[in-house]
Amino acid sequence: MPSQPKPLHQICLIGSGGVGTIASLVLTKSNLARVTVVLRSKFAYVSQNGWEIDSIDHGQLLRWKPHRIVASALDAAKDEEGQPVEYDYVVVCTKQLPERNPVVDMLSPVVTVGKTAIVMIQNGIGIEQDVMKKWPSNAVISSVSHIGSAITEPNIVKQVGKDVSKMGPHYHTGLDDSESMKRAQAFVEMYCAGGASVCELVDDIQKARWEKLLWNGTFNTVCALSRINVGELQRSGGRETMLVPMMWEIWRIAKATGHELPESVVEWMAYRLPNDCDYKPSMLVDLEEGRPMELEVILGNPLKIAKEVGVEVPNLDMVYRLLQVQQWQIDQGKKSNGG
Ligand SMILES: NC(=O)C1=CN([C@@H]2O[C@H](COP(=O)(O)OP(=O)(O)OC[C@H]3O[C@@H](n4cnc5c(N)ncnc54)[C@H](OP(=O)(O)O)[C@@H]3O)[C@@H](O)[C@H]2O)C=CC1
Ligand SMILES: CC(C)(CO)C(=O)C(=O)O
Repeated sequence: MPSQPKPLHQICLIGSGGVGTIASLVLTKSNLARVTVVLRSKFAYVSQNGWEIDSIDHGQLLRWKPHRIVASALDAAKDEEGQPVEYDYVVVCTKQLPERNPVVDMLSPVVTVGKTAIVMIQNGIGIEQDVMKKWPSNAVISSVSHIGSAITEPNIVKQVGKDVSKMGPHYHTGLDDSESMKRAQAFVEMYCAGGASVCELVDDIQKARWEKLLWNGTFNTVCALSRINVGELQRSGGRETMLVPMMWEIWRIAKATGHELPESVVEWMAYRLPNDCDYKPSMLVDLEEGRPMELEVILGNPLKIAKEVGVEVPNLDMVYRLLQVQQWQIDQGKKSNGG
């Protein structure tokens, strides 16, 4: 008797922006999953027209859609016949804004206790804590992405940087480590099968988070504060006076929490991009567009950890406070415009 094909993994993805739309494409292309995507502002347009994707990994796609598009997580919780759906994986790729758009609130309708593994493809430190507290018996998979991808209106996705990521289980006491690893491994296999450039399964994902923070905690924040791009910051001398000292502060917090990064990584992070690089980090773009910045998970949480482990971080602290003021200004502008 021919063997039955394995059932597809049921996946719900929330946060179909630059990162999430490419993730939904990869998971769909794996042929191992049935992918439901929750779209908020773009539901009507993309349901009708699909996405226009220009991707360094996947080429040009016109009118592309995942298996199913829905307008809310509540809609995703039921299938087309109105029957409840239990997802194997819920993938979250929204910006990490715990104080404004908590991940646990947006995921609640689509997480089945003890079954759904929660995959977080987002920047920052400490992002898994709330999810772990809310669903102590569910697997949490944490992903650090180095893709470069963005959406422009109304439905254009431009992926300019290859989809290179590390993923791994975020171990916690509510679930056997071997089960957490098994779920992470199955997800990584699916992600690789879908044509991602590189997706590496790692055991210590927090180390990868700290390593990436060397970039996000410095280039993102100082470019945003100074309102200049990466190349300008490098040519200005600010790399030596601000970025490198801040990188060492992050390096020391990571070390104090048991994640010792090679010392050479600081030099590499600080000097890997050319001096004419006109890239604007996402925090600068968010500031310019008057959107909330991912400040709490990029600097706020690392600063709390620094305090707990007794590491002095005067430069990070000052940059954080200045950015808090910038965020306040954005929020005031929104209030006075009635937003
Ligand atoms: N872009 C990149 O190249 C990289 C980004 N990252 C990180 O990945 C994460 C995602 O970034 P990115 O893709 O750029 O972000 P985007 O702003 O492009 O996309 C976020 C998406 O989330 C959607 N969203 C927010 N809240 C909800 C909700 N409650 N329900 C449904 N959809 C929601 C937004 O939809 P709406 O249109 O409705 O607002 C938006 O489409 C961030 O943590 C970022 O720092 C990491 C590496 C590279
Ligand atoms: C540098 C990049 C695009 C990741 O590769 C990023 O994380 C950011 O700009 O916030």
